[in-house]
Amino acid sequence: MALVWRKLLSTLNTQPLNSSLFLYGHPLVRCCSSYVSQMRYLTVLKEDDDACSKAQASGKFLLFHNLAPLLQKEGHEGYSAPLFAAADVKGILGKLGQSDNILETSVLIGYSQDSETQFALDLGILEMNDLDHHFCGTFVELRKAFFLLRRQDIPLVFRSQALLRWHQTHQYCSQSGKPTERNRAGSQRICKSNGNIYYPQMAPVVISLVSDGTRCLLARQKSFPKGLYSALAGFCDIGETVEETVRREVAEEVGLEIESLWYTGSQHWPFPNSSLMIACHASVSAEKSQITINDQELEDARWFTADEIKRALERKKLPREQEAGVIPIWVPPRTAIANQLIQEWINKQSK
Ligand SMILES: NC(=O)C1=CN([C@@H]2O[C@H](COP(=O)(O)OP(=O)(O)OC[C@H]3O[C@@H](n4cnc5c(N)ncnc54)[C@H](OP(=O)(O)O)[C@@H]3O)[C@@H](O)[C@H]2O)C=CC1
Ligand SMILES: [Mg+2]
Repeated sequence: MALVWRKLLSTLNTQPLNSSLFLYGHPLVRCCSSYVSQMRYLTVLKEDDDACSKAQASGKFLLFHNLAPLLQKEGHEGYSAPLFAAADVKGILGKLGQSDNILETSVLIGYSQDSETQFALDLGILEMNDLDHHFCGTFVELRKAFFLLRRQDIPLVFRSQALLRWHQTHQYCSQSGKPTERNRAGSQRICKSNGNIYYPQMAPVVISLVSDGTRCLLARQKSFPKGLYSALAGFCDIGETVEETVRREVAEEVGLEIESLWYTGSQHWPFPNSSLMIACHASVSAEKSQITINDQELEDARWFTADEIKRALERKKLPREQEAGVIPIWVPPRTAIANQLIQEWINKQSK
């Protein structure tokens, strides 16, 4: 396989490459299914700075300002995170008296269905108000953007912000203390003094919805917005398996011993830093379902019936009761994997 890639890269270095389409049309990339071709194309861009540079010249850019994504209003659908053509970004940078070299600081984030190579660019060195005006949008802090954005735009925005932030916070080699240099795609950083290569990192976190057969357990931390309850979550300790983390976190946080668990899905989560949320259902026996809350970590934890959960899922925004002093229970939005777990549990109860 390494030989195949070397051949492909040497072809690239000897032939003019006017656009990323040339590379995408290469027999080694073209011969496969569309998904395989896309993945191979992205791999080449990560390994070859020149190829990536050329793809940047005709790519599409998701914009950030000090890690806040640019949002545009999209009628009734909420807000979108638009991608701008390289030529448009360069034109606006020119109007603002900024060199377009800044495009080189962008990071590779994907390849779209419309055959566009996608990059994320942080324009934090420029005045935000000027950018808002020229790009016809608003830079919004990520936590707020999460509640505003169309569901389909969230994964790319999360991934982009995580990669941009990783570069901002990993500029030095932890062994030599010297500055590291990034490759053009931004998929790694290298310390030239000792050859250490650093790759973007995520912390694995398990999130488990515990059930005793007829009820499910949700909890809240003091820092959560009023009335919000979620599934139990916790960072994996080094050396732990997912199963061990679920078992430990449930024991630590609510004093229960789980009997079984099964994996259901995962999600990249950028708060407070890049995490890989690994979602599981877990069960405890109804006879051993007495909760003892760890009040260092949780403010409350309770068992909820299916009817209570259905009402919480239906609650789109905080209703009037709150004004009357009653705080209604609500759960994370559909864009959070906690919601998927809760929805799956309800679907199972209904069967
Ligand atoms: N997407 C979703 O649906 C949901 C996502 N989440 C996310 O799950 C994550 C974990 O939940 P939480 O209950 O807070 O986790 P934990 O129960 O593990 O408690 C958090 C504490 O763990 C310690 N810790 C250990 N490793 C790390 C690490 N790599 N990064 C940060 N802290 C670490 C810190 O303690 P100390 O500061 O004392 O060192 C921190 O305060 C949160 O980031 C939260 O945003 C939670 C619910 C739903
Ligand atoms: Mg926790």
